[in-house]
Amino acid sequence: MPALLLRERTIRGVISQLTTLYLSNRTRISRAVYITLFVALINRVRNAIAEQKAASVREAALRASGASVKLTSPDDGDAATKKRKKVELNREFFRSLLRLMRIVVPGWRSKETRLLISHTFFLVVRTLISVKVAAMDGAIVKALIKGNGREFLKRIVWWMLIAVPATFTNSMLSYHQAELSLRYRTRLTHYIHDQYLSKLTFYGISALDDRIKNPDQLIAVDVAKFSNSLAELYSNLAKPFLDMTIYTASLSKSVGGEGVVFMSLLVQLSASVMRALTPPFGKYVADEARLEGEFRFQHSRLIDHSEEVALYAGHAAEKDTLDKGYFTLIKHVNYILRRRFYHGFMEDFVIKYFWGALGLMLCSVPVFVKIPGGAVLNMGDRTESFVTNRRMLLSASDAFGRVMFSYREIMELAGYTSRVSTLLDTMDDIQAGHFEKKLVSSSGTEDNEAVLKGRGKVVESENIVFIDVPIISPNGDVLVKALSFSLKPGDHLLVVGPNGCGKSSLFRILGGLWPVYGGTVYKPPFSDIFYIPQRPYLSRGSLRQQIIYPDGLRTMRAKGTTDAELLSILRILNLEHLVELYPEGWDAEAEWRDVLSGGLQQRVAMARLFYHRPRYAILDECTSSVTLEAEKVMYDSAKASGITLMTVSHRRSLWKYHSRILQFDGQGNYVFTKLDADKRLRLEDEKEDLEVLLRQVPEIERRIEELTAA
Ligand SMILES: Nc1ncnc2c1ncn2[C@@H]1O[C@H](COP(=O)(O)OP(=O)(O)OP(=O)(O)O)[C@@H](O)[C@H]1O
Repeated sequence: MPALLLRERTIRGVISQLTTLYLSNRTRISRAVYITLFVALINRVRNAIAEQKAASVREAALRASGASVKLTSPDDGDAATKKRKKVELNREFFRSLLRLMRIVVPGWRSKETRLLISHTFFLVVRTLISVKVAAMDGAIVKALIKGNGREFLKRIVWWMLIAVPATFTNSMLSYHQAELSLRYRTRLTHYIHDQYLSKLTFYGISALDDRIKNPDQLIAVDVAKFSNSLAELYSNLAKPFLDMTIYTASLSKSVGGEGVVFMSLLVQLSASVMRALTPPFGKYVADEARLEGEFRFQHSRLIDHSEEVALYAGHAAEKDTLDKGYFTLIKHVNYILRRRFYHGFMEDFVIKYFWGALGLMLCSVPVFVKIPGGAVLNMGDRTESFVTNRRMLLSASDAFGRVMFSYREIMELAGYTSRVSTLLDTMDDIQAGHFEKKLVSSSGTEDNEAVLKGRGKVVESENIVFIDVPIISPNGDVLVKALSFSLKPGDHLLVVGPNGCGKSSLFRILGGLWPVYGGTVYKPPFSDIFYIPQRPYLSRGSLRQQIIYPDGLRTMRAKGTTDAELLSILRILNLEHLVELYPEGWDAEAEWRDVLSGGLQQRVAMARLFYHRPRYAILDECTSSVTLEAEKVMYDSAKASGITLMTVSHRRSLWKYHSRILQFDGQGNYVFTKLDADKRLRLEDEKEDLEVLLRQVPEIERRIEELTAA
C-alpha cells in the first residue's frame, strides 16, 4: 500500500505542476497537450488503484485456497480452479497471450511475420485510399453545386479509377486475415500435438490430472477460435487505430486541433463509462466453451457405449443426462445473449448517435466558426469542406466505435487465451511430474502426502525388480505401502487378488504411466515390455495395421516382416479367415471394434504380441473372452516364443503356465512366492471340499439335535 500512495502522490504532484504551467502559458497547442496529459495521468492513477485492489483480493483468495497443495480436497479444490478460471485483462492475460504469440509467430523471419507486414501495408493503403475518397467526395459535391458538368464528369472518372486499387486492397485484407488465422491454428496445433503425444502427456491429462476435462474440444475447437479471434483482432484494432490517427490529423487541419481534443475528451469520458458497464465477456466465453465441451463429451460417451446402453435400455437415463448438459449450456448462452442485448443497446446509442451528434457539431466548425488565419469560405467551398469532413468524421467515429467494440472482442480473446494457455500450462506441469487431483480418499491427507513427497528411482535393467515401491492411485489412495519382488527372463508371474487391490496399477507403474513415488524400480526399456489389456485397443486403419500396431507399414517392412509371416501368426490363433473377410484382404479398412466380437478382438491382440515378440508381456485379463483351448494355444505359443509372461487373471486354468505368484489381499498386504501350480491346485481343491463340508455342519448339528430329542 505505501508504494501505491507514493505513486499516487507523485502523479498528483505532476498534475498540479501541469496545472500551474497551463495557467501561466495559454497557447492553443499547449492547452491541447496539457488536456491530453491530464487525462492520461488520471487514467494511470485510477488503473494503479484498481490493480492494487485486485492484487490484494487475489492474494487473499490464494492464501485461503491453499493453492500450493497438489492434492486438494473435494471442498477446497474448487477455490484453486476458480482462481485459474478468472478471465481478466491483467498481467496474467498478457503473459499468456505473449506465450501463445511466440508459438504462432515464432520469429522475425517466419512466414507469419511476412504476412503480418504485408497485412499492415494493405491496412495503411486502405486508410490512405479512404482519405483520398473523402476528399474526392467533397470535390464531386462541390462540382455538382456549382453546376460544372465537365469537372463533375472528370471527378467521377477518377472516382471509378480509384475503386480498382480500393477493392483489390479490401480483398487482400480479407485474404490476409483468413490466412493468418489458419497459420496461427496450424502452428498452435502442431505445438500442442507435439507436447500432448510426448512423455505420455495425453494419459496424464485424462487419468492423473483434474484440470482439463475435455482436451479434444480444446484442441479441435478452442484453438481454432483463439486463432480466428487473434487474426480478427489485429485487423479490427490496427485498422481503426490507423484510421483514427490519420483522420484526426486531417480533421484537425480543417476544424482546428482544439475542437478535436475537446471532442476526444467527451468520447474518452463516455468510453470509460461504457467500459465500466461492460460485462466480463471473456469469462462468459471461456465458460461457454467449457460447457460446449462437456455437452459434446456426453454425446461421444453415448456413441462409444451405444451397445451397452441399448442392452440396458438406458436411453431414458442417457436422454436425461444429455438434456441436462444441453440445458446448462443453453441457460448460459441465453444469459450471455441477454447481457449482450443490454450492452449492445448502450453501445449502439453511445457510439452511433451520441458520437455522431458530436461529429456533426465538429463538422460545423468551419461553417459557423471563423478559424484564425483561415480563408473566408464561399458556398461551394463550405459544402466541399462539410462533405469531406463529415465523411472523414464518420470514418473516424466508425474507427473509434470499432476500437470500443473490440474491447468485447479482446475480452473474448482473453477467454480463449485462458482456455488454451491452461492446456499448455497443464501439459508443462504433467511433463514435469506435477499433477493436480482432487483428494477423494478417506484415509488421512498427511499420510498420503508423506509418501507422495518421496521420489522413487527408475533404473534400466534386464530383470524386473521392485524394491519398497508404494502403489498409490492418482486419488492418493495407498494401495500397497512398499512392494518388493524380482523377476528374471523365464520367470512367468501370476498376479492375483480381489478387485481394486492394485493389480493393474502395478503394471501402470511398470509401464511408466504412474509415477514411482518411492523405492527403486529396475526394469527393461519400454520397447521390451508389451501390454495387452482386457479390451484391446483397435486402431483406425487396415487389418494389417491391427496386427502390427503401433508399428506402421514402413516399420514393418524395415523389420523385414512379410504378409506371409503375418498370415502364419494368424494361423496359430485360428484367425486366417479375417484376411478373406473383405476383398481388399490385408488392406481392408473397417471399424474393427464393431466388426470383431470380443473374443476375436482378444485374439487379434495376441497376434500383435507374436508380431512384436517382446521380452516381457503383461497380459491383463486378456483371455477372459476366449475358450480354454484358444487360451492354451495362446499361452503355449507365447512361452515357446521366449516371451516372459506377467498375467493378471482370476482364472484357475491359467495357473499352470506360471512359476511365480504375487498375491494381494486387498488390505495393503501381499505375498510373493514360487508357484507350484499342481500342488496349489490340489490344495485349493481340498480347501473347497472342506468348505463344502463346513457349510453342511449346521444342518448336521440340527439333525443330531432332532435325533437326540426323539
Ligand atoms: N486413473 C485413476 N484415477 C483414480 N483412481 C484410479 C485410477 N486408476 C485406478 N484407480 C484406482 O486404483 C485402484 C486400483 O485399481 P486397479 O485397476 O489396479 O485394480 P485391479 O486390482 O486391477 O482391479 P480389477 O481386478 O477389478 O481389475 C482402484 O481403487 C481404482 O479405483
